[in-house]
Amino acid sequence: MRIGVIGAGAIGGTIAALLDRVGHLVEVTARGEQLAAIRDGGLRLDGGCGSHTARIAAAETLQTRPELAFVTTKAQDAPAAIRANAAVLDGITVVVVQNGLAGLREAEQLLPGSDCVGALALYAASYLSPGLVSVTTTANTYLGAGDGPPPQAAVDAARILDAAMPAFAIDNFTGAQWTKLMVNQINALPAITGLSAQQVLGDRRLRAVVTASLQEATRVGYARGVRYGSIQGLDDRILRVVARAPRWAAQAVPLLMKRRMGSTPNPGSTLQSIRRGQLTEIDYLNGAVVDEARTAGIEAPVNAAITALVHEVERTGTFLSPDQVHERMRPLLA
Ligand SMILES: NC(=O)C1=CN([C@@H]2O[C@H](COP(=O)(O)OP(=O)(O)OC[C@H]3O[C@@H](n4cnc5c(N)ncnc54)[C@H](OP(=O)(O)O)[C@@H]3O)[C@@H](O)[C@H]2O)C=CC1
Ligand SMILES: CC(C)(CO)C(=O)C(=O)O
Repeated sequence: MRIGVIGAGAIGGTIAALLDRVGHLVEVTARGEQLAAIRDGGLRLDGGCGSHTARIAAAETLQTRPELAFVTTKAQDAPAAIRANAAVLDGITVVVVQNGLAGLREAEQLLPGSDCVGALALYAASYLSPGLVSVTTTANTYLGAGDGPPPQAAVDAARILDAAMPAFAIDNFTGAQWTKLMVNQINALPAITGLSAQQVLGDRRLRAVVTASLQEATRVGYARGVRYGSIQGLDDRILRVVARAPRWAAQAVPLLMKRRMGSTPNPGSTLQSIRRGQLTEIDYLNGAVVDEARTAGIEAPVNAAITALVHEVERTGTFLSPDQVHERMRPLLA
């Protein structure tokens, strides 16, 4: 099958390499030194899904019309990337693999003639150097759209992806996006401190910050009438307990995430942007929680403070120590 992957970074590079490995004709888009490296030496994948070098076509935009496409840029880049490829995406199934709440909705608006499907990647991948991507934790991908059963396009795309990496079509995708937003409460602290997700979750005081932001975010979801979707051992029932539990008990969820991540350091996708001197997706993660809280007429001070700290590191390029984070966040955690 001809498959296009738009934005061959950590996630797009993983998907493209694994689909190439099972025999699909894959074409990717990339830019700068990543594009040059893929053209020169292929797209190299290592880590948890094994090693593979995919010698695949690469350009700044798709040069041929695929039968199925994945959009795998960061949230802030997706609208421009979709617009640049809109002509070849029209009329096909387009799978938007993106954290946050906005990706699928935006794609649907930009591509009214396509079958847009959302996807949530629970595995972790790192962009190590131009042309080289590594999977640091293996896990499932969940595909769907809306709050009912998955549309046929999601079922079909999941079947194709599942031949290369574990993928499932799920009910209540909208609720699952919210559950993933809770999982992504881990992203900010690595971006603020420069530590891996495992180091953050292993530090008692940083874990308290993650737990507080997670609890606040779950309550925002309930204030917005969300029914959390079931992914990766988290569901509406568990998150309802987390929302109300004392912090010492709610930290069981971040600790579970740490165990699931295994021992290969996972910087998370947000720290990877900081390391490359790029703007992060934080406005679509903790920032989205703040926006949703505002819509519900409540406040989300912990998520607002965390969003501001990530923007501060984006601006200054200087990480904060765990002590500094503790000092800055302490008034909000009391
Ligand atoms: N990494 C992870 O472990 C996980 C990430 N996610 C989510 O997946 C999505 C992708 O993240 P990730 O793979 O980490 O991000 P990356 O930054 O590693 O990859 C995105 C790639 O898209 C490229 N890109 C952006 N705009 C364009 C464009 N217009 N044309 C061509 N290429 C473009 C970027 O190039 P450039 O570098 O030049 O900007 C980059 O190579 C995000 O929403 C993220 O939150 C979800 C689960 C896990
Ligand atoms: C699942 C997780 C936390 C993997 O790192 C992720 O979604 C991210 O890094 O953005």
